[in-house]
Amino acid sequence: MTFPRSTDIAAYAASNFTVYRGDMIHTPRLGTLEVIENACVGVDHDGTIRFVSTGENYVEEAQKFNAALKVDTISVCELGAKTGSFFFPGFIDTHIHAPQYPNAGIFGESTLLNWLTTYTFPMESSIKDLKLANVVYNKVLNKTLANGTTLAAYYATLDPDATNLLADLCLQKGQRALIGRVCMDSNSPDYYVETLEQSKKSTTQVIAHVEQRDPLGELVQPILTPRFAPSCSSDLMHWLGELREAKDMLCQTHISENAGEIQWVKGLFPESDSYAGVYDDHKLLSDKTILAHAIHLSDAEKDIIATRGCGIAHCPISNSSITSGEARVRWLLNSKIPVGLGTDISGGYSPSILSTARQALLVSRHLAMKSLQDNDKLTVNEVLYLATMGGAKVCSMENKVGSFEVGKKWDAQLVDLNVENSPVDLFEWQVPQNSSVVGNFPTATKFENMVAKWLFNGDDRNTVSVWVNGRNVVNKIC
Ligand SMILES: Nc1nc2[nH]cnc2c(=O)[nH]1
Ligand SMILES: [Zn+2]
Repeated sequence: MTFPRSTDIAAYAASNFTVYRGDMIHTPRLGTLEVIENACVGVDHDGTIRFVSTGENYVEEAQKFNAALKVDTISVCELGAKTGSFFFPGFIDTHIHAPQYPNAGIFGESTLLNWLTTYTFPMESSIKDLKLANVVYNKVLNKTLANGTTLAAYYATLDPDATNLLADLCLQKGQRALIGRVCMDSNSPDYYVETLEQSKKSTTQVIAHVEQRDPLGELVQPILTPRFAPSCSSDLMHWLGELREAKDMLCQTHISENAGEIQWVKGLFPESDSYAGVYDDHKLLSDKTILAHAIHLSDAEKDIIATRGCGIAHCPISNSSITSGEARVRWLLNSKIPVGLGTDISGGYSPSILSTARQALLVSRHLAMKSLQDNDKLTVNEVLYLATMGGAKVCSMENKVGSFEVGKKWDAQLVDLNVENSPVDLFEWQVPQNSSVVGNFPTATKFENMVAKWLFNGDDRNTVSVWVNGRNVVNKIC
């Protein structure tokens, strides 16, 4: 197996057409695990999927798309007879704080508000040192890519230069990303706060930098990032709301994570009806807004969020770690609110969306044990949907990534459960690709079982190769 491997986008674009051959597994709809056995997926020079077929005649298929393509310019990435291997869409992390990565696992007994002042603000403020920013951001990008994260919605820090560096590193390493410079001009420590004027200036500076580096937003895009209502003045949120509306920009913030936080917001913004109302009153809610946590929402808040079309970043590891609560994912989904998964490093300790999906499933079962509603339980297929297509919707990229469909980008991971030192033991009768083995499960069930084993026991060792926009960005095979 050989993969085109290059370190810059321009060089990759010079290569021709690639056909990926093997079993493709994805979750195009909530609850549906679709398996395309022995598929051929044709990906053109700019990373766009041009065909998904099950036939042998991939040369003809490729030439339908471009008659001038010569057979010897088509590279083929073939899994062949390899068992326990399959292509899966890249994971989408809808909420991650890149500068908090050194603190992953360090939260002690804290809950949100004292966690922020004890661990988080000191760590984030130290990232204005660009040397440190470079070390930390390199590590977090390498780690998330190695775990199969092909798109991440990042919170950076207040510092515009360090935030620009994060954007540059994403471009260099090839991770698709939303880059958020954190805005906070109120109720923050003296060593980590900005004035309204500084906030406007730095926000403008980062947007200009990101748009200059990637004018079409092919890989990186800026995202407005008021940290959360308590750390933003009404003037700042009004300015951001106007900018969001004028430029139709993406926006991300936190909502309704912790009881103390909710009380604080009530006291700070008595003229608004609710926490969601504060954001709505400042024009921050739209179908391009990502709200993290959304644990303790009222019915009325949920309805505003649904009406505005916002997406929710569900962060089960963080919510368990800093004991924030259990988000009612089924309740949100029932109102047609898009839901994706977030690691929320370092409220959450794990950079892996596979682990986050596993914990989303377990948290939903805890909820079901309390509510006595079996329907609150999320299935394996559902949490994998949240990890891919759900996340794509939350990031407003459902037409670009999240599943294997013609016209979307090849953002994918190659999973191998039989890799050396695999944390997953796939027994002979469990291999879906073996036709003549003992055990009487139908093939479709075998694929589902194999994917369940990956969800519960797999880790980054099983993600052996990763592509973003058709470019091979991680390759652990050779
Ligand atoms: N989990 C989490 N919640 C927040 N609320 C405000 N800032 C943060 C943060 O950095 N992490
Ligand atoms: Zn967060």
